[in-house]
Amino acid sequence: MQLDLSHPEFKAAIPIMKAIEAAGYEAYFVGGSVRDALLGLPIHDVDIASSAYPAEIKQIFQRTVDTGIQHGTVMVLDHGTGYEVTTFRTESGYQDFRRPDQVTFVRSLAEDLKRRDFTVNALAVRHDGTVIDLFGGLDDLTAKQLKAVGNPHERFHEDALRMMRGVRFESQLGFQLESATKAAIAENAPLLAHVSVERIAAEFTRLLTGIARQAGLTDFLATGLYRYAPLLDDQEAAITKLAAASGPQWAEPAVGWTLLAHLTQVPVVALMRAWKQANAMTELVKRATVLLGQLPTPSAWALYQAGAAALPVALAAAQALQPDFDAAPVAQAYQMLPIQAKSALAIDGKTLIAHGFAPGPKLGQVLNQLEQAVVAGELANDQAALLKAAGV
Ligand SMILES: Nc1ccn([C@@H]2O[C@H](COP(=O)(O)OP(=O)(O)OP(=O)(O)O)[C@@H](O)[C@H]2O)c(=O)n1
Repeated sequence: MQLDLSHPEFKAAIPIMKAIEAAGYEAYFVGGSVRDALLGLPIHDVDIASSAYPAEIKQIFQRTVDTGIQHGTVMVLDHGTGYEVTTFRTESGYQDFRRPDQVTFVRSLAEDLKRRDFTVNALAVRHDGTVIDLFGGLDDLTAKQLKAVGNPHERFHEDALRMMRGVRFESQLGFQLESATKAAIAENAPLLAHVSVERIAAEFTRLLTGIARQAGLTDFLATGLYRYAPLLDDQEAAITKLAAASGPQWAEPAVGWTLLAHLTQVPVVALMRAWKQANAMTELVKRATVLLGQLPTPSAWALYQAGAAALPVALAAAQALQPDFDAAPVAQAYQMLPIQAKSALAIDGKTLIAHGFAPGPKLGQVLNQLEQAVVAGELANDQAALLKAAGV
């Protein structure tokens, strides 16, 4: 089997691989870019694996950076581009289910590939495009199957995050977990408790935004992984509903978080803190969740509070729950709001003070009332009318 390496990312790295081979070592493209290229998907960074030790890579190339030398990764700089070259390695120990106690560099490609997570991620490609498939990864790509390399229990004990990667790839690629691999996830799900929330959240976010999130979420439930995810341990019913939400795919993670908050009824701030999400994301989800709760006939204030950023998030969430949901009237109601932001209010604190309003906490309250009255259409957004309503 040959892989067409005409993709610019691969093409640019071929001279690096040839230089490594000319020095007497082996070099292969490995990992996600090989998998995605074979599937005809867009690829991002290419990873190179080599039999050369880091010190040997540094002898071959003039310009290198020690980006992860303790794990065997050296970045080779070539015409302003960096290429990560990682020495073939095996790992042992894994007493904490997430990090190897010891990384050992090896000269054998097979030794390196056999410690990778899934067969479709354990393919290697030479610079002439020859695919090396030691574990049936090509057949599994065709069968759209995620099968652990070798003994699945061992793979998940090495790094418990791989179980989340499994359900993430189901969603991202539209693949299915092979039955023994899935059974091993169900058995080892409690190991997820050893993995940091940040790493779990990164996988879960990708699961939520995938083309086949229904399949990913169904197995997130079926394997019991959800029991070890922040604040979701008793949310089987809500996740079942989320898995059944059949609307189109969304690219924006906030849509998934909004649906999760809506269905679980967990307060947004608590949910997002537990998942260690950034404040900006929490704020967006908070606004979208309030609006979603009021659809299809939201108050003008909820629409206004949602703003241009949270409005499409809430609408996409509503469409996921109800594919025939008609977003147009809601979008139109937003466009018809008298103002869409506080900056558009025809009055501000300075103006009120200039007209004799005393500075202090009352000023803020009055401004807020004026803003609400304008949004509700009860007061014209006109400075004279607003000054009058404020009593100055
Ligand atoms: N827990 C992990 C993480 C990674 N890998 C191996 O390292 C490669 C690169 O990992 P990474 O870049 O994290 O993911 P990709 O598989 O490349 O997928 P994506 O780019 O979509 O995240 C994987 O293909 C796999 O061979 C692994 O065995 N176990």
